[in-house]
Amino acid sequence: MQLHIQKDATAVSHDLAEWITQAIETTLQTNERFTWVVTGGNSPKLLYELLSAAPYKDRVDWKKMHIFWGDERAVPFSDSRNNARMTFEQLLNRVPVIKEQVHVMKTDIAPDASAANYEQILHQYFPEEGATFDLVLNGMGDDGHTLSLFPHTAVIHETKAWVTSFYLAPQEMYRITLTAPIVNRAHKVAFLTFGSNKAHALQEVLKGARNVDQYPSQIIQPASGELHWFVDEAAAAGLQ
Ligand SMILES: O=C1O[C@H](COP(=O)(O)O)[C@@H](O)[C@H](O)[C@H]1O
Repeated sequence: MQLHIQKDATAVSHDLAEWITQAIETTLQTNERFTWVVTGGNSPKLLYELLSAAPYKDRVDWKKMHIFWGDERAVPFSDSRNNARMTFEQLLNRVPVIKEQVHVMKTDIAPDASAANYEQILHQYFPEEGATFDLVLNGMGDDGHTLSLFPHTAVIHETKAWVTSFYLAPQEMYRITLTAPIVNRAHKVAFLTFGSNKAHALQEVLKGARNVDQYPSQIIQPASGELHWFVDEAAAAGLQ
């Protein structure tokens, strides 16, 4: 695991924008496409804005980019809580990405049908044993959740399905999410986390005893890929 600590959220976002751009440039020197799982929430907003403008925008060959989501709130695209909507607003509407290569988790059909549809898309993309995403970008909530793997939910322990849906009672909302079996196959996984409210969970995830039910981010451990955490000093306060 590689830990990248920067002064504040702005510095972290710049650091990660450069790192992602370099990862894309390097991969596209030898590969025809770059498959990227983006994350929702508030944390990536500045990162996406940075990537949507010079110099990063012009360094990325957007026509070779294939975009996926790690999780979705089953609310309409018009709802401000919709993860895909935020990503379009902050990034995808501003770059020359190819529409057919952008794969939202549908929220205009039943959540279980949406998960099945996404699973099918992923198996079409990655038919070969072991093939998977070039990069999965994750956030982490102050409760230690990542993707829609919330504390004490059964989905944390999913071993077969790559995508699943479930009702998240405290939020009175269905969630659709990638699971550990597919995310842990990625070539690179990067977490983006900042702020003092994340310090406790970050300390437990990285330094605490294994307790994936309480801190689901612990379950994300790429089998042979790289794991990176991009954090600010406030979030990293408990790591020294
Ligand atoms: O619910 C979610 O939360 C996490 C973390 O969000 P943040 O606002 O604390 O950055 C996010 O990664 C996930 O995509 C989202 O659905």
